[in-house]
Amino acid sequence: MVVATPTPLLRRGNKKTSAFGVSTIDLSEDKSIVSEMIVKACEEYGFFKVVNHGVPKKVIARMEREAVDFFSCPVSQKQRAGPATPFGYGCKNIGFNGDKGDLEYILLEANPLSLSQCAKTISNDPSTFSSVTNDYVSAVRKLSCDILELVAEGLWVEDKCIFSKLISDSQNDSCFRVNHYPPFSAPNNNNHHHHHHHHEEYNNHWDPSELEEERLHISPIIPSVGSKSRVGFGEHTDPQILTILRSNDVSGLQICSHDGFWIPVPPDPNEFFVFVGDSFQALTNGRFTSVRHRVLAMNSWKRRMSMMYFAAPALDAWISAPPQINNIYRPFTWGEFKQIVYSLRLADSRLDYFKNHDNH
Ligand SMILES: C=C1C[C@]23C[C@@]1(O)CC[C@H]2[C@@]12CC[C@H](O)[C@@](C)(C(=O)O1)[C@H]2[C@@H]3C(=O)O
Ligand SMILES: O=C(O)CCC(=O)C(=O)O
Ligand SMILES: [Fe+2]
Repeated sequence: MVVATPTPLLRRGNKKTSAFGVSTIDLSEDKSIVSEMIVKACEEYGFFKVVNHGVPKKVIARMEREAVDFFSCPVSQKQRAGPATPFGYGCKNIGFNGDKGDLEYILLEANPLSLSQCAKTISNDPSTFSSVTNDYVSAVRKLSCDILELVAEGLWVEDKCIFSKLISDSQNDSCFRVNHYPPFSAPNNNNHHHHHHHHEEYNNHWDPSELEEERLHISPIIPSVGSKSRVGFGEHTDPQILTILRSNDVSGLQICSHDGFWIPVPPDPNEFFVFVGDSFQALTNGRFTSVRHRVLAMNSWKRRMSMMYFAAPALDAWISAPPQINNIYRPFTWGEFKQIVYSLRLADSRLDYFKNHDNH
């Protein structure tokens, strides 16, 4: 068997896919098969799930514990790590251009020196926080490199490390983010108390009575459709090369298909989801497309917590596809791209600014 997946299955040629066609790729399978499947997934959705990823459960569990501990702190304490400029603790504001979402987060530079500095404002036990975060970041960086080397193999590129060396460079500009979304019950006339309770006070502390509600499943559950869901994290593509996401078992993530349909991604706390970023789209001359995605605050009485590793090259690294007859994008450095990214809104298509106009 090529892959194993807990989601509903449809047979599609050589691979199994979820009911919506998003593939699950088993990294322990034969290299030549896996590399081909990854390339296909990068072309079709720019998104896939990986199992047998090699990241120890303990590394994930420790990171989750550190994050839960941080978000359970009183607001005043969390604010010591903020505001996010762009790194640090942020609440509702995303970036510098007016984007807002129903979440709080920490955004960190994924290198040991910066992590040990930031840890001082985040944790009462900074050395534990930074060692746990370093372990997590190292494990997902290794996973990113494995995936990028498989991609190179699947594309029949001679240099198998052509992509992975960009993000394993000591000067790499990768970052790490933990998002925390409050519980959400769609408003109706009967749950004003809960509405208020969840919306205004989630940020103060982990209210023990709320935890009890969670445990007993007694929060009112109202079907959430259309306008009765809120935007947790607005639609966007990730600017980096690759993103590795892990979340708890609370849903909300959706990806956009090429024909514009939003596809809900069932959460899976034991596995990782991989996103193609804008830079990978440029590196492959548009053969891969960065996947648009968003998080809706669904009708859940539980908090969603997600952690993302954004794999980026050094600021002075060139993002350019091998010269062809018609290169879609002009060569640019990651630093140059990042500058445009931060001057634009979350939903904007930044790659458009780097299109070549001299081809037809
Ligand atoms: C509104 C913004 C936040 C963001 C920088 C930007 O100007 C546009 C891209 C945003 C994004 C999305 C993916 C990642 O979460 C992120 C860290 C990134 O590299 O690009 C965020 C930026 C951010 O939150 O700082
Ligand atoms: O929180 C999530 O599940 C995804 C968030 C996201 O896409 C991002 O932070 O770039
Ligand atoms: Fe994202």
